[in-house]
Amino acid sequence: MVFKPFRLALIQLGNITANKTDNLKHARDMILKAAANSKKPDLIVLPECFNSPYGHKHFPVYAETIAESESVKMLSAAAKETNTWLIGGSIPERDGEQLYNTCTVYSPQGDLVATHRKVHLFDIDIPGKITFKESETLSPGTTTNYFDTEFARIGLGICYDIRFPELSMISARQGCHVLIYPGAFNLTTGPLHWELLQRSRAVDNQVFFATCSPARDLTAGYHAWGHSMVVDPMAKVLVEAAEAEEIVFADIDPALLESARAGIPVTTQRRFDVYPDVSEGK
Ligand SMILES: NC(=O)CCC(=O)C(=O)O
Repeated sequence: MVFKPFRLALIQLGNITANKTDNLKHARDMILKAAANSKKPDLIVLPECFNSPYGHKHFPVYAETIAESESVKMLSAAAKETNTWLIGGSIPERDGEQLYNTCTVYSPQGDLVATHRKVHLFDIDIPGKITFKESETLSPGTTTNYFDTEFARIGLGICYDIRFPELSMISARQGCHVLIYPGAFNLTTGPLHWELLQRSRAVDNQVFFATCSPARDLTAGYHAWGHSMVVDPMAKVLVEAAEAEEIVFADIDPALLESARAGIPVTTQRRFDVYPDVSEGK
């Protein structure tokens, strides 16, 4: 499987309002801005729920079917116009009676090449801090997903999916070199777990791990942590955004994955005679 050096751009998008048209226009402007940067990224990433306010009551209002989605049309056109791979964060998706939190991925030709429906819904209740229940309106995805580019195999997840090591492990065993999760942690769990989980998933699997968050907006109903990040296979943070809107770039160097795996060969030392391989049959 091909793994060549490439450059990643994470758009920590701000100004996500109640107006979808404005959100799409702003996201498009930022994609064009990232692509026009002298760093010339090969792959651009948007955050979780980039076209709508984040909250279970908003999902039914903003949900779109993929076939008719104005968000999908915009993302496809932007990928084609910039001739760049694009991970379109996530959008509330409608499929019949069901709603999903769905990530869509586009080739530089503008083709929709992959989707990932958030498998683990964000249902938490930390008294006095945060209660959130995606399952009040969303259904969970039922598949693991990755896509191939000319430079790497890339595994997908969305935010809360990161807390379930099995998903990352399966992607890594399927040969993914880089795992990319659009996400929107919050001000309670973000400081404790956002970086920890990314570095854990990276070092567990000796892969690159990247997340892309919305910018923090304290006037919004949900306060995102920000801190979009790229971590290398030794769990070193290569780049980290602050809280405001920002585009950060990272060079993904396959030599770092190779040296991590050569020096600490856990990928060949697993004991499937003692415990099961979670990727079996996937
Ligand atoms: N959007 C999400 O899934 C948020 C996940 C989160 O904040 C967490 O602590 O987990």
